[in-house]
Amino acid sequence: MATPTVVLLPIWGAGHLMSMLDAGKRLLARSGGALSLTVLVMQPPTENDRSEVIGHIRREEASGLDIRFHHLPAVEPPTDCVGVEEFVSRFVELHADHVKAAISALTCPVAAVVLDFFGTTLLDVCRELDVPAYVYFTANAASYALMLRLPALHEEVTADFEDMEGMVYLPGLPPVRPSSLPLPVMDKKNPNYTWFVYHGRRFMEADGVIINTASVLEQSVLAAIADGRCTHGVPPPTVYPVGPVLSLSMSLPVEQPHECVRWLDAQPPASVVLLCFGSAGFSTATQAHETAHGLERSGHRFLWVLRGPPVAGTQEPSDANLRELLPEGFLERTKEKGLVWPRKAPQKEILAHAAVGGFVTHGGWNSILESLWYGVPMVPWPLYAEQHFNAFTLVAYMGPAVAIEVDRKRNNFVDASELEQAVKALMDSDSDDGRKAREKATEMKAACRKAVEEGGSSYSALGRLYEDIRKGALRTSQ
Ligand SMILES: COc1cc(-c2[o+]c3cc(O)cc([O-])c3cc2O[C@@H]2O[C@H](CO)[C@H](O)[C@H](O)[C@H]2O)cc(OC)c1O
Ligand SMILES: O=c1ccn([C@@H]2O[C@H](COP(=O)(O)OP(=O)(O)O)[C@@H](O)[C@H]2O)c(=O)[nH]1
Repeated sequence: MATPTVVLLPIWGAGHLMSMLDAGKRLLARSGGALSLTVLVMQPPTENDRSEVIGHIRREEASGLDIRFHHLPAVEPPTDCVGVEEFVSRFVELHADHVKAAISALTCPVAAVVLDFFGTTLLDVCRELDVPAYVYFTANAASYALMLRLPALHEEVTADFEDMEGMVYLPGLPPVRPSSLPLPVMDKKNPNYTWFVYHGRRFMEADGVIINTASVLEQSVLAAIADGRCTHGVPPPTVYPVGPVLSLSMSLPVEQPHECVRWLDAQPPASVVLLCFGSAGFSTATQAHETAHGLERSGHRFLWVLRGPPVAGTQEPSDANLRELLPEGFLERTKEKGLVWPRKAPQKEILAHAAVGGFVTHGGWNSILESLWYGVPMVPWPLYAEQHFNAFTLVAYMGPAVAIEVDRKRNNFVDASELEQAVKALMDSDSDDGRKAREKATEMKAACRKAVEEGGSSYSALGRLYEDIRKGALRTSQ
């Protein structure tokens, strides 16, 4: 009999596609050749995303692993969406017939389908084909718990969360200020919110949910989910915390080190604060001026990845024009202490460098996991998506971070003195907050590495996932 295959259906963003693919590769390795991978590739909606995805696929195809990429026919992207969650969810839904045809045409048995968490509409296709369906959740368990809880919370909180009095209570977490909730949860009338509630409800129909976290990072949240405390006592699908899943293969040593790395080579250990804001973060000139003054006044060394506003019609930040964005004379005054990098930077390589002692991050979940993997304490400066909620979990729950005041009502503005204080708190050797964050980050580094080693919690969760997929495959083949 042909090797049973696990069908992956990722969305295109690197944090989604590469994360799911890396988790899939771990499953493949764990199966010892008993499974293969089939990746159904949706043609991404923008040219930029298309070329990024093609680049990833070429690299993977060259790896020689048992992974087949099947390109789905292109669909016409919806044009009347108000935001990302609605767009991505509807775009994925439009692929239902193509996904059904592609899975039906496979000549090998299908052991399971793994859907991105924006793709729960396709659970119907899996049911129709009678194949086990798993969801891959690229964000953290706290965000998953919130989404599971959201359908009930929607009924309980009659006001908009933004206007509600008091705190939001989520099992397993400290009380949450409504202003720390993810962007799509802020406006109940927005279709993005409706899609979040929809996915939260539909997660319950999955055969299992794979989360890119480690149990030690979010112990009480994972316990609350498993006990049904987020779902009114109804047992939710089994959760498999298999992380940190990090695409470290993309950051293997190269012949010629990157300019940022060469600059770091000349800096003392743990002396540099990195500032980097994910795939979509950028600064206006007003914000860049505040950031520059804050960094200069902090007195600390810095590596600042500064991107400019996206070119019209795209979502990709532009390469920064430093003379336009920065205060006059800033680069000259700080040339002994700082590097401003105007393009995408090799974040993982930078975090791995011994000279980096702290990270001001937009708080995307992949960036947080990368920082923990290298034991770097953080200051979360959230910008979009679920990052305000990540910032809350990082500071109030997990602990390897120092807080900063971000004005969410002013486009997440941070003024110079606030940044100066936060950088000092993170980097000063005599700062109590910094010491605590550093200790926690060091502890979590060890815990993350242990989790994925043989016998660790994530290694075992992957083993359970493999066993459950194998059993499900046997059931459907009978
Ligand atoms: C989790 O809640 C939200 C996620 C997103 C979101 O949307 C998105 C759409 C794309 O077309 C490509 C993407 O790469 C992408 C990424 C994304 O969120 C990020 O996902 C990461 C995991 O892969 C990680 O969790 C980061 O923290 C996220 O920022 C958007 C959104 O609202 C705008 C969400 O509420
Ligand atoms: O200049 C940059 C900005 C981002 N990244 C990488 O892009 C990913 C960002 O994912 P995350 O979930 O943190 O945030 P998102 O971009 O999805 O908001 C991480 O792997 C980062 O290492 C990078 O390598 N260089």
